[in-house]
Amino acid sequence: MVADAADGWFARNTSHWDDWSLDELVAAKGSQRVSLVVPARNEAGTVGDVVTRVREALVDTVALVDEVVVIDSDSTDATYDVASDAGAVVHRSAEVRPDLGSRPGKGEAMWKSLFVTSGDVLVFMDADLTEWDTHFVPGLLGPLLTRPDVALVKGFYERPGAAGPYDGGRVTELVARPLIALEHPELAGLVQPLAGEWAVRRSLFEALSVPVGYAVELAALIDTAASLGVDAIAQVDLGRRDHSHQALLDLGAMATQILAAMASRRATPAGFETVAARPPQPAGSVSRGEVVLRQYQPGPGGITPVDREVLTFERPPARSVA
Ligand SMILES: O=c1ccn([C@@H]2O[C@H](COP(=O)(O)OP(=O)(O)O[C@H]3O[C@H](CO)[C@@H](O)[C@H](O)[C@H]3O)[C@@H](O)[C@H]2O)c(=O)[nH]1
Ligand SMILES: O=C(O)[C@H](O)COP(=O)(O)O
Repeated sequence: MVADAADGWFARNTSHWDDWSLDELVAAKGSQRVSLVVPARNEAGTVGDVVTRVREALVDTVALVDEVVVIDSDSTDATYDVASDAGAVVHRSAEVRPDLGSRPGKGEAMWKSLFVTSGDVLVFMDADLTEWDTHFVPGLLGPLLTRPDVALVKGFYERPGAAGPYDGGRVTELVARPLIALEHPELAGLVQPLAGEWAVRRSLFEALSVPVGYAVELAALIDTAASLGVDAIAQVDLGRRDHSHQALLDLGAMATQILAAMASRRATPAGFETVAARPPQPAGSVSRGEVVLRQYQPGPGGITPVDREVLTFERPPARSVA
């Protein structure tokens, strides 16, 4: 039954990036504006390439992307200057709407982007890409610009170096996919639910509660399916993609954030009304907005506990913020 539903969704909503020509997409775009948003924390080595290549291919040569915006997420390296020199509009996450305060995290950077971009459609792309191409952006725009019923588009790709070409990463396979199997089988047709390359209509993203950390992707999928139905989500095969990989213990923090966002949604099922009503700090054991993740490392006196504060705080829907 679940398999049939996932197969049906997959057949209806899966495309390949070259299913549309650039000319078709520019025509379908019409008067809508498109913003590319790149959240970046300490990505001075790669963010320049991402910005330069997208700008040359999709801003200067064809008018598909109207602005390339990098949200510098508390970087301590030269990310701001490199992105700026490459031609992006760069904002420091902490300096966007300072009246709203600042939290560390990728989701925070993406939420803050809503206050400094003008796109009717936002395309998100990671800044740490090492193998990728500019067709990622038109690929993600294809379903959004040609299907009014679609509000969110996820990328998926072949991952060189992974055990199997379509394996997700470690958190995808060990946390996200099992959670989907247990609690959100309606999302089982997504090949890479945690992909950082995705596109969304502003009207949807500004109506969603946004976890400040790495749970932003899974939360957006769950809340979109709950609010608009799973057929408002589509996915696109983007070809090959590689990126820099985090250490296992850092991924423990990512997994904790994802599990916390799921727990919060279990307590308050999503839907536009309930999403809007959900307090920024969810009820239950994660209500403090952060949890302590104890991990162990070798130390001078033997095995040493290391406590890591993991932020599970969520931002309310941006449209509810004055
Ligand atoms: O506090 C942060 C942390 C990361 N990033 C940026 O977010 C992007 C992705 O971060 P990364 O640490 O490379 O994530 P991954 O380990 O690759 O995690 C995968 O899975 C995550 C959970 O769904 C997604 O958010 C990521 O986009 C996806 O690539 C990069 O541009 C980072 O610079 C920020 O802007 N702020
Ligand atoms: O997407 C994921 O599951 C995490 O980002 C980890 O990916 P990796 O195992 O490829 O580093």
